[in-house]
Amino acid sequence: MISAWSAAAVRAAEEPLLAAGAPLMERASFALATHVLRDVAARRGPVRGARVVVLVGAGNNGGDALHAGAVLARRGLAVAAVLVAERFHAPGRRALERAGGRVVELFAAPAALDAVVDDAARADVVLDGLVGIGARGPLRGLAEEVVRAVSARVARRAGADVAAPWVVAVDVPSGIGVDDGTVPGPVLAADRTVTFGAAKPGLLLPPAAGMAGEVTVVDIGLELAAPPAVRRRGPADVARSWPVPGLADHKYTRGVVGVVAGTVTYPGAAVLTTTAAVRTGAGMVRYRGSEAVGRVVLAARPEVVTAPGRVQSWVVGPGVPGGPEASRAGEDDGLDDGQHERGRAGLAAASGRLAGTAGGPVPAVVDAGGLGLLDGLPDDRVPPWFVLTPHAGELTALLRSRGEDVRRPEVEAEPLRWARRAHELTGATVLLKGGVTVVVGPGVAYAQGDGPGWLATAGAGDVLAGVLGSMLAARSRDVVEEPALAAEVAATAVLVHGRAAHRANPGGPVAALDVAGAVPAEIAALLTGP
Ligand SMILES: NC(=O)C1=CN([C@@H]2O[C@H](COP(=O)(O)OP(=O)(O)OC[C@H]3O[C@@H](n4cnc5c(N)ncnc54)[C@H](OP(=O)(O)O)[C@@H]3O)[C@@H](O)[C@H]2O)[C@@H](O)CC1
Ligand SMILES: Nc1ncnc2c1ncn2[C@@H]1O[C@H](COP(=O)(O)OP(=O)(O)O)[C@@H](O)[C@H]1O
Ligand SMILES: [K+]
Repeated sequence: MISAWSAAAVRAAEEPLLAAGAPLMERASFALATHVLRDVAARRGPVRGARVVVLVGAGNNGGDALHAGAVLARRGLAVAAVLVAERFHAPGRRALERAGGRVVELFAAPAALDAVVDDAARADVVLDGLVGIGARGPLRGLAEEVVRAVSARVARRAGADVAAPWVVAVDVPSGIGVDDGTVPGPVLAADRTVTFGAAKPGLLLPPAAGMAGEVTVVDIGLELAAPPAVRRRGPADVARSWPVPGLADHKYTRGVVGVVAGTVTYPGAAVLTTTAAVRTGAGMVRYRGSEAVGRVVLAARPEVVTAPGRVQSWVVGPGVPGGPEASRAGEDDGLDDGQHERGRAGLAAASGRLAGTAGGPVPAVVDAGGLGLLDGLPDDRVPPWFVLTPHAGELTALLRSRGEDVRRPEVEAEPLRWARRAHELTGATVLLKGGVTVVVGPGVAYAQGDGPGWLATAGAGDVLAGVLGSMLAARSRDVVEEPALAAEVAATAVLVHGRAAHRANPGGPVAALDVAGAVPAEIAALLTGP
């Protein structure tokens, strides 16, 4: 797992160490230089003579970059530091110059910008030390101009298939929202971010996570006591928490998944969701839908049962028409094949409010058309063991149906904020799908970036719903009893789903059903370890 702490939490952890004279900047800059040397050696071979341009801002982030530049210069790399602000880390500058590095005072001669940009675009490495956790708002002044110009040149070189510099961000890509993952202005996209003490939320959260490249956390001895602001589950976490069946297990201890998905118009969703639930290891999958669609499901997956009965998690909504807005407008278009009624019954049972339900409440995945059924429940709020799985468009509709005047681009610009708002408004655990998927539950947030871009294909969300339904059924009681567990399980489901997509066809296009097909082998690989 990667855990990320806010800028304020990191500063608070630094304070006592700095007061005690711990050489934090030396530790940080030496580790930074070591990673740069390793990357240069891997990409270029000899490190001597490699050209490095260091972009230096006014604060300690620039100090880290200057000191790392000094280490690199001593190793024979040709280092030029560009100072964008009149204020700079003076000891760092002295160290760099003593080591034979060159300094360009861009703040004193802004006309040198073109030459600086030329140098940066042709360098082997660009180190971005403009701002770190002290950043406020979008980059401004010369920092903004340099980043805009260098980004444009790097993009042009990459587009023309000319070698582009390897960009290493110091602590964070300068100008991202360190705590919220926003991208409020220009940011130089990094190939690697070397971050100090702990990861920062903006390195995990979309959209800023897309600018960070590979994230390397350097231990500088900080002790972070408070719980992390954002977490990301990793492969090792799966093996630790997966309920592997033993000799005493039977299909009901493994978990029964009830699926209300698909209609005669969209039968594929029923096949994809049930297949994914079967493939993830459900004890049993119970399909609830019209007889016609049930026949299609059975033709694809003879393991599925269509009779009603005991259920340990519900999946409601894939391929069922109607979202939050449609439901509010009373637009049940008559094409739902009775799925709205079955879905409402499933959700009522899951919430524990359906009279005569044996066994009490159970977890539920509420996807697509199921999201519109929430308003039909007797209460405005649902429990945290309900996991809503909207994409940005569906989350926008859900928020609007609950009185938030928000548009999709705003949700995409601040996914954590809006997923958290939906959690506050509904009480549910909210899983906001995207290239990086954000999950918010009571007191916890996860950001998972596990799948390839190829996963953005119709039906992939139905597969995720089936994977998650199966995982929730396996830990049904625990999930109802521990409010934050649904989010952890949901984040793990996203990881399994994303990695299964890589496995389905490494480096190329994937079809949703193939992702479901790759799940068993992916789980086996995760459980047996590297
Ligand atoms: N404490 C330590 O010993 C350790 C600290 N560490 C390192 O220090 C970093 C934090 O350093 P920090 O606190 O000095 O802030 P930092 O991120 O360099 O930037 C602040 C300066 O930038 C400016 N500025 C702000 N916003 C701006 C904008 N939008 N656009 C343009 N300029 C902007 C602003 O200047 P101003 O404009 O106010 O003059 C301000 O002075 C941290 O990320 C890590 O790398 C590690 O070495 C571990 C040990
Ligand atoms: N750019 C991307 N990179 C990786 N995964 C993505 C990307 N865009 C979407 N996804 C994933 O693909 C799936 C799409 O689901 P969804 O939007 O519900 O599609 P559908 O309703 O057609 O099944 C989600 O799991 C989502 O996280
Ligand atoms: K930086």
